[in-house]
Amino acid sequence: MASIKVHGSPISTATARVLACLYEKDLEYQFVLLDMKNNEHKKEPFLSINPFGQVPGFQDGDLTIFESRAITQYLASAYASKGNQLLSDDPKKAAIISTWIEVEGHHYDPPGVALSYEYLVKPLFGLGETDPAAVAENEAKLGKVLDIYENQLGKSKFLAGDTFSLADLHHIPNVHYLLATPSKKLFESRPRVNAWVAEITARPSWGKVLALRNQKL
Ligand SMILES: N[C@@H](CCC(=O)N[C@@H](CS)C(=O)NCC(=O)O)C(=O)O
Repeated sequence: MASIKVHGSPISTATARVLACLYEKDLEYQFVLLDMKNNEHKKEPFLSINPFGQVPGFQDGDLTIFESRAITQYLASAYASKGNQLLSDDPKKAAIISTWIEVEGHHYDPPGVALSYEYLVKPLFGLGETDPAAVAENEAKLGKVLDIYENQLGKSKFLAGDTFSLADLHHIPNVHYLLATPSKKLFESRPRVNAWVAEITARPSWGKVLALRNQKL
């Protein structure tokens, strides 16, 4: 039995981020599906894994952690010799990867999540109409971030160098969801961003996450 356990839902972008990393690292794991519609993530025993009541939760033997980006960084360093390398041993290359990991978390993710909330989460959970003002505000914010990505991708093939890293991987779930919304124009109108999106969403690891999601839904 695999010692790694992921607790969550494959429709959750944060859970999907961890699953994509596990497939990149070619690691066996057990998936513990939480019934989020019935608020299983807000109750024990899940609250003992993540007291904030958000998925994913993660266990590896005696280690229990949460926060998807902390989990991927643990997997990439603890299992450095397995699967694809997603971090670097070189301190300068590692610092560049950390920089773009932070960029994703602090600059890309807030407007990216707000747009997927407006276009996808609201209709799915009956939370009201898409708000055009919120869409316009967050598209403007995301557009400014993607202008910086367009420039960066003129210097290197991926965000943090010429090889795929965690900095790229962290974007995949949200990018995938936004491609199904009118906000996809933000990616498509920037040629280098568009090519990068095509490349990262075509990773076999992401195909496996989508297959799992289809199987669990
Ligand atoms: N920063 C956290 C975010 C986790 C998060 O927002 N999870 C969402 C699903 S993608 C969730 O559990 N939402 C339900 C809730 O907040 O009650 C991470 O990256 O793990």
